[in-house]
Amino acid sequence: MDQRANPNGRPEGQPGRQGGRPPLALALTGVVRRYPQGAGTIDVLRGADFAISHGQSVALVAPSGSGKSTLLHIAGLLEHSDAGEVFIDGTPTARLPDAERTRIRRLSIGFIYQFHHLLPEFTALENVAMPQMIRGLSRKEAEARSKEMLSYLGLGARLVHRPSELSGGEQQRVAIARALANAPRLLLADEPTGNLDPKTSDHVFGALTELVRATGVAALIATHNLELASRMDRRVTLREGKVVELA
Ligand SMILES: Nc1ncnc2c1ncn2[C@@H]1O[C@H](COP(=O)(O)OP(=O)(O)OP(=O)(O)O)[C@@H](O)[C@H]1O
Repeated sequence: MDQRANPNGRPEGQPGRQGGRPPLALALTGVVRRYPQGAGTIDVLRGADFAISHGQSVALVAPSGSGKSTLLHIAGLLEHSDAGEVFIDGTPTARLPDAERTRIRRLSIGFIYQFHHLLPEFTALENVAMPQMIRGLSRKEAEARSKEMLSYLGLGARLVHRPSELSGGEQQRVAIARALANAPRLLLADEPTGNLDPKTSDHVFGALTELVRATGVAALIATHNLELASRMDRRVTLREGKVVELA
């Protein structure tokens, strides 16, 4: 069964749903985002339509300043759009109260940033366990799962190291484990290997794609690296504020 949504058009029927099939992991319809610029405004997103099915990985490859981070922040419910709708797992989110948007974000979405954003005073294990404990798991359960995930990523011998005691690539692998620790339905990554040297970047991206495949999480990953992008199921770019499918 081809689970791919019509990538450039709006999903048919109720947006975010595909007929009788399960809801899309992410669907954006007619998203507009406007920022103040000088005396006027700039429309970074101008009616962007975009969807990702469950289990699908998509690379976002677009020039600097074209709106990649803006798109990721809106898809991740970190920012509001000025118009349009964002469906997470079929649920329209634009008009939900902030507390409900936060709940959906915590339950369903994992983030990886260019700079890992780990908490410096906590160990690798604690950084990965914490979001799970916030979600209600006991420390014991959370640490057992975190240990498993970190070991899978080759960090079994680095569990009690703090971020400052880890290499850049190791820190980013901890960030990957943290983003996936709560088994999100959707993974959003903003240049996840952007600050790493080519060899480390290749290694970390390999670990990330392997985990994306193993967990079946839907993923949208912004990257400048075309070779890395070629490993994803689909590639999209931003053109004049709209999402356009690449070959
Ligand atoms: N909070 C803001 N206020 C005003 N302008 C903003 C704001 N956030 C982003 N912009 C502008 O929107 C445009 C898109 O920014 P965005 O960060 O989404 O681009 P990007 O494609 O992620 O770029 P890069 O690859 O350099 O990180 C830029 O022109 C930026 O200056």
